Amino acid sequence: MISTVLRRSFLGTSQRTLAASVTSINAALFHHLAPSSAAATTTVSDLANGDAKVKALLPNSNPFGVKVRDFHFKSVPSEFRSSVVSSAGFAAQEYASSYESNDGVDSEGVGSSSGGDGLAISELGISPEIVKALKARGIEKLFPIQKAVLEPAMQGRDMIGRARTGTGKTLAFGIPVIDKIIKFNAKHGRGKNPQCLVLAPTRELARQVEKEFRESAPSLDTICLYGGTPIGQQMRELNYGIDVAVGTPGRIIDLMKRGALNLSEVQFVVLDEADQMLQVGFAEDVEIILQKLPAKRQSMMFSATMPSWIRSLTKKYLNNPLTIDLVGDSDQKLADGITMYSIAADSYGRASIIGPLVTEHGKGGKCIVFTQTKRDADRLAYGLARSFKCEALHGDISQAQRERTLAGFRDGNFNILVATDVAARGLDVPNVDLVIHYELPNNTETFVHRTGRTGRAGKKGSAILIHGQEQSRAVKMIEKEVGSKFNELPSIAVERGSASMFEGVPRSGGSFGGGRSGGGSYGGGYGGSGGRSGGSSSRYSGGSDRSSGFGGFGSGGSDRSSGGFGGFGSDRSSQSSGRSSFDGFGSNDGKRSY
Ligand SMILES: Nc1ncnc2c1ncn2[C@@H]1O[C@H](COP(=O)(O)OP(=O)(O)OP(=O)(O)O)[C@@H](O)[C@H]1O
Repeated sequence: MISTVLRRSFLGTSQRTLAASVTSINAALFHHLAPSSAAATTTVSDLANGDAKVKALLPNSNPFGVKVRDFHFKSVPSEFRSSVVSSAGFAAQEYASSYESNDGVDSEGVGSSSGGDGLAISELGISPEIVKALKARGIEKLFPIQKAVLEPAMQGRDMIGRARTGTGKTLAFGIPVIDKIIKFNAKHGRGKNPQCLVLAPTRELARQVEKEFRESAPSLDTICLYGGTPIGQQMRELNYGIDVAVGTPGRIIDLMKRGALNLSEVQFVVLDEADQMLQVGFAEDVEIILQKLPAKRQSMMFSATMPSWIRSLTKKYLNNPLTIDLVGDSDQKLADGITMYSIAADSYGRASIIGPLVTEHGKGGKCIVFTQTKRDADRLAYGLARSFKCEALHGDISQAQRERTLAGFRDGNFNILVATDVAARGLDVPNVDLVIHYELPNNTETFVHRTGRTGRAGKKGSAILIHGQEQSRAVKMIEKEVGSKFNELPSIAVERGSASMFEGVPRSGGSFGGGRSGGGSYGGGYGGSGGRSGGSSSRYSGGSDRSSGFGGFGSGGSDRSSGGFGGFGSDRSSQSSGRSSFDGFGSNDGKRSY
């Protein structure tokens, strides 16, 4: 039995050091940012609730190698959150627009941690442990979204944060949260139950976010809670004591039901990829989880896309939220540095043009090809593997294999990943030079996220959209909605028999290459009236494009009805929103996946 040394740290109530830290953050922000921030910068001293004697609280090991940690008897009701500062919202909006106009998300400012005019992290009063850990990873200055978020997050504001893909949103919410937890622990000792909960839509993203927290704050205990892995180990780790839990909703609910995960001390909750987390089907699980959290908490939502329907919903989950939007309505929605190409190909030819496209545009680097269905991912990977080092990633693959595949891709063991939208959101794989949309995605948000796997952190990248001749309207619509033009590539001649590269691959449930819904061609793509609001602007309606093809959401081809490419579990397929084809979690994260 692990000896639980119940320790309550009475380190005194001095708030001086944290107050000093906050003051220095304020001073730095005040110095670097708009003068209008003055009102806010003078009002955060009541944040200082903890003692900032930051101690290294590394987990201990007993002689049996079992990780133990001392934790305090019961977390005191923390006053982590400062009272809301009425002027802070205004001030932060000012910051956001000043970044936008002055040093916005240009590749130089974002890509270079040493260049640009980002704030030096070491000057912000952030825990030395974090500064050191980030420095070791080459992160020394804040990116724009991180600058914009830092102060209001330190003030305890609920917020909605939007910035383009690959611009550092994870650390934007991560730095303030881990800084506060480190300082809280230094004052009160360590708790058993998590103080921070981050929800993510895919297992892969959850793992990545948890890693980012772990590597940025080595003294904190973090855990990733996701399905497809033994639950017992996660239960044991939770029992040892945890500071930050990151996970997917299905497994989190499972652990809650088993009494292994106690969320009563959560001070911070973050919905990463918030617009996906709040889609019909996901939102129910999210709500179950949020209901278990203390009412007094800080809630934050982040994504590169925030469709209009999300704004009304967030009122339900957030308290007087501050919106920090570094994208804006009229701007282009993709990260700078991404060049968009389009190319026409019919359903027979498109598999065979992938090779030439990779050779010409991939520059020998990494490439992700996105397919709509798991079956297409398998078939395409099988065919490409004859000429390239290539693997498939989707939700019918075992979790262990998914993790091996992603690790192999990151490590450069192979350079083409053929994936469903399980890989569309959040995944940060360095040096992906090329993204290929094997067919039109269902909506603009998906296009933005898929495309955003390249051109990250200021790097350059290319995205190629393969479309049918009859889909030109949909292509134009994407251009309009993302604010960038496609460069149309000359079509590549393909011999009729070239689809034979897929010989030997089972063809059950529909014809190869997209004729999954009985239409037989890639006509629609942008069709249907999906989305939470029953037809947001990002979905493309009707017209000949749509009627000639598979239509987008909910068209119910055999592949889709058996799982589609993504997330929502089969129990959700009956939903009227039309999102049934866009899967996500599955009711139990372990049962279904992308
Ligand atoms: N201040 C910084 N300096 C240098 N690199 C950074 C900085 N902040 C983040 N990064 C790196 O930038 C990359 C992209 O960050 P991150 O994955 O958080 O982007 P994101 O905005 O969440 O993207 P997405 O919208 O696709 O989820 C990561 O490799 C991260 O480590």
